[in-house]
Amino acid sequence: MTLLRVSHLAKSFGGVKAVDDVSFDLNAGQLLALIGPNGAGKSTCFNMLNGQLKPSSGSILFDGHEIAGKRPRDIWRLGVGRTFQIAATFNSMTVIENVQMALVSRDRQLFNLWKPASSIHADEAIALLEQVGMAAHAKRACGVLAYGDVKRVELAIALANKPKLLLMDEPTAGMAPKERNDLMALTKQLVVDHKLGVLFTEHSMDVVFAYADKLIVLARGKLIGEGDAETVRNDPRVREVYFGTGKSFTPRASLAADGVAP
Ligand SMILES: Nc1ncnc2c1ncn2[C@@H]1O[C@H](COP(=O)(O)OP(=O)(O)OP(=O)(O)O)[C@@H](O)[C@H]1O
Repeated sequence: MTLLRVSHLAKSFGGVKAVDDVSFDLNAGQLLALIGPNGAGKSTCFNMLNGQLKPSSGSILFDGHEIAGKRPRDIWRLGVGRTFQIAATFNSMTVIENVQMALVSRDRQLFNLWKPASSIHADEAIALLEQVGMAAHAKRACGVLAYGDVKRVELAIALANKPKLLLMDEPTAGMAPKERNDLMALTKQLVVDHKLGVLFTEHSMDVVFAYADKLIVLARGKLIGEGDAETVRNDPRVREVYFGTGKSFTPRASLAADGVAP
């Protein structure tokens, strides 16, 4: 089922066409990678999808709603969640409090006089933490967690709103290879379990080729390649764009063999 249909999307900054007539589809239950060299238009495209930027033209149809130009909060309410490059959790709060706060925000509750704050949505928060393998850490402060675990908590926070589509901006930035693979394996599991659509930007080709169901490739604002890892890897236009950028198109042998880099 098509969850997201982007048609002829464009954004110019003065004379610069940051995104130029880009069209693609994303299905429910699909992990779609948005890649391209520096300045290709990935962030601009991503920010139009989450409402931070207004497109110059084009359409973004999400789950039957036209969301191009809508405000971030309205897009979020329709079921588009996001995670950030830098994890957006509160260090001084515990893991479960961070998730409870997301649940309170979803329900637009400010406070409830008759309930102690610690019990609000506690069961639902634990259930979300179980999904991301963090229930055992519920009472720990986010500030003391390993970075990979913080990113898991961030995923639980994003899931609190029951998104149909999750936008992940360089989810594995700053992570060691093992953490990177664990996070992407978890993301893939969530995609399958919840029939979630995920669109992620990523610089690590290892991650992209190992986990994405489909890739779209931007260069100078234009979509120049689309398809599964094999198709994109062998696309002459894509190879040309990446030639000389130092990015490898062959996953490291150890990664390909067992999904875990040395
Ligand atoms: N706010 C802005 N004002 C002017 N130009 C911009 C703005 N944002 C992006 N651009 C330009 O648009 C083009 C695409 O930038 P964008 O950040 O979307 O690329 P990117 O693929 O995300 O790059 P990177 O991988 O380096 O983050 C670049 O030429 C950039 O300089």
